[in-house]
Amino acid sequence: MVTVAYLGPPGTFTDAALHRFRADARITDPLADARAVPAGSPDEALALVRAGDADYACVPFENSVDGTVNPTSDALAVGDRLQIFAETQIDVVFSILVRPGTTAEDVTVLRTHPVAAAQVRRWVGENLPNARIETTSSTAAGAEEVAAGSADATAAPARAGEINGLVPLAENIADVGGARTRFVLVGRPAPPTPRTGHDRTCVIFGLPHQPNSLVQALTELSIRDIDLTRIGSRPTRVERFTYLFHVDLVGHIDDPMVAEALVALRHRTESLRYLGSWPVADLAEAGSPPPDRADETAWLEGLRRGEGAG
Ligand SMILES: O=C(O)C(=O)Cc1ccccc1
Repeated sequence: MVTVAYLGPPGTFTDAALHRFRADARITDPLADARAVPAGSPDEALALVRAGDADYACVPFENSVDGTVNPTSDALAVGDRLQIFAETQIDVVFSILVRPGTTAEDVTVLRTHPVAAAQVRRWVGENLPNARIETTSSTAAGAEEVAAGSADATAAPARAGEINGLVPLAENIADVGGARTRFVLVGRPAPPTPRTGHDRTCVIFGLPHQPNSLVQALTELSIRDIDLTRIGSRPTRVERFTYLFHVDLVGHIDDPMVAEALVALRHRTESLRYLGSWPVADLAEAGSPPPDRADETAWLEGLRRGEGAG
């Protein structure tokens, strides 16, 4: 049976994302009846996959308000290479959940996930006069802590309240409306999901400490008209003040221009980690696909066969 580790416990946004993956017909693996194993962090979920104790991990990847989910990116950057096979998106709105009978004035500790904390801070400041925000491993962990009495409130999906016997003090809370989080399904290296024409590819690379090295690396993408959708740098944590660059680009390793760019990047970088190619969740964000240059490929093949005039 397929096992999927996810940032738990039940009721997290990641749990909701896993339900989406289960229902997604594009995901070929039989996720529908997979066993779900809650983990305490993205790192722990990915470690279960590396150790062979889970086949996949479902983890948050990027938030439209708060940006890259660093604990996930950092865990993907080191250790045995893993690969992203799919993504899904969840609208992020929060319920403020309390034990029955708790009033806004009673809330002195609101405990939730750091990404959630960043998205309700203003609302909490304006509506819970005595509250201090503390962070914990997930929104649903916050809900469990409220149920156990070690915190007074959490900002979490409504379902975390249903699971833990809590009631909403407020619903549909978000400092910035329309926030979404992208979640990814990660497994051990395997052939990527077939090219759909609306794909993303993710790489992480380290650069030699030389003038121009970042520009030269990115030029390999720009000269091939490859569209970037996310770029960031994170400390290597090996050598002080050295960085790894995380790049998402539009296209699939089976797009000739992307394949060529990956080979060129390999020469420009000190380390290059391929994290997979997978279909985008939302076609509205598909970006500009790389040129297919089918004519050039046909021209070259013609020359190799001894054909062609020009
Ligand atoms: O804690 C959760 O529920 C998560 O899945 C992480 C998270 C928290 C806030 C927004 C998106 C993801």
